[in-house]
Amino acid sequence: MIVNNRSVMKLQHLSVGYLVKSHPTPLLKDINLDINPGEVVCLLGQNGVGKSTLLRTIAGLQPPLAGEVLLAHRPVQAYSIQELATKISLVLTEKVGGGNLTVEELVALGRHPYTNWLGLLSKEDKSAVEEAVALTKINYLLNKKVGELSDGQYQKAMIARAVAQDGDLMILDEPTAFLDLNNSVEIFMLLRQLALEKEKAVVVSTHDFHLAMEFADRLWLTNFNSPLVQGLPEDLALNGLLEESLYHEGFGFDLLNGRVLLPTKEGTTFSLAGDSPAHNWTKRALERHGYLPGDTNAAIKLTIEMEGNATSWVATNQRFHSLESLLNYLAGPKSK
Ligand SMILES: Nc1ncnc2c1ncn2[C@@H]1O[C@H](COP(=O)(O)OP(=O)(O)OP(=O)(O)O)[C@@H](O)[C@H]1O
Repeated sequence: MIVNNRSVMKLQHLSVGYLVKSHPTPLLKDINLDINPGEVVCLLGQNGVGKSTLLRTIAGLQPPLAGEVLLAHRPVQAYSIQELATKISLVLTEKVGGGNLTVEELVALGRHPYTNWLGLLSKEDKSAVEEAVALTKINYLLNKKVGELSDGQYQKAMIARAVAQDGDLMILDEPTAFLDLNNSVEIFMLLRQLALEKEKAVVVSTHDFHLAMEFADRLWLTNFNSPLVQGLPEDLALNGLLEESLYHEGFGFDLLNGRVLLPTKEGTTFSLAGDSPAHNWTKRALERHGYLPGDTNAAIKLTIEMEGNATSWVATNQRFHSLESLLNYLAGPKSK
């Protein structure tokens, strides 16, 4: 057996869930794993599978139904709130109060576990706040009231507070739920930076499969009535567990190209000649309209041509200058 002495946290035979009418009702059962410094873990799974419940349990906010959450060899429940706050930085989805605080004051709250009884910030505290603000790029928000922030801005301010808190373990529940693509990528880049440069262990739940594949060192895959599966994203792709966990009734998933695969059906076939960057876009548009890729005997024979930046499609001796005009032609005159 390999003993992992590096881990920040150990989950041992952990079951998480709720007492429903006094009966333990587990959502995820018998989880055994280590959370390592310097790693970003992405927790994936369908709505309601128990991701938030798992994160809340490992953060010590609710008791395990069975098994143990060990933080530096001690059950997380044995820590005082103050002590825990210096070790675990938590960003949850729900809005907590503090609408009248400025963003700067909110971020400074991250230093609360370290300040004296007067709550005064030391030089070190102030520089931790400044660093958190710089890393999350929210300088322009500092004087705004928390209650006046957009959902995305609020999310970034809460992440800044967690960065200022400086726990060894950062737990974030869907931190990019309200963020646009730019901000989502920035947050994931920041999480990687915190893991790599500051040796933080980062556990983040997300529904963004592509960002998880891009940024996670490790995935935790959850499914209803199944054991949690964990591993490197590439290992899970190669051993088929990723595809298995992503399978949904009625459609599949093309992992390499990151596309949803609709069920195949009978339909008119097409072939594509001409090697151009437009090849994939053409295939997508045709498939979405119910045409199927075929061989050289296909009913519709298309050639893609490029002149400079201009793409055109040739079918049955007619030339089309957009996919829209090609698809309209293939559809034929619409009956009313
Ligand atoms: N306090 C509670 N008591 C009983 N059941 C609860 C409680 N809180 C949540 N649940 C139930 O536990 C299940 C899992 O909820 P959880 O929020 O952990 O899921 P999730 O995987 O994070 O979902 P999502 O992706 O939608 O955020 C849900 O069916 C939910 O209704």
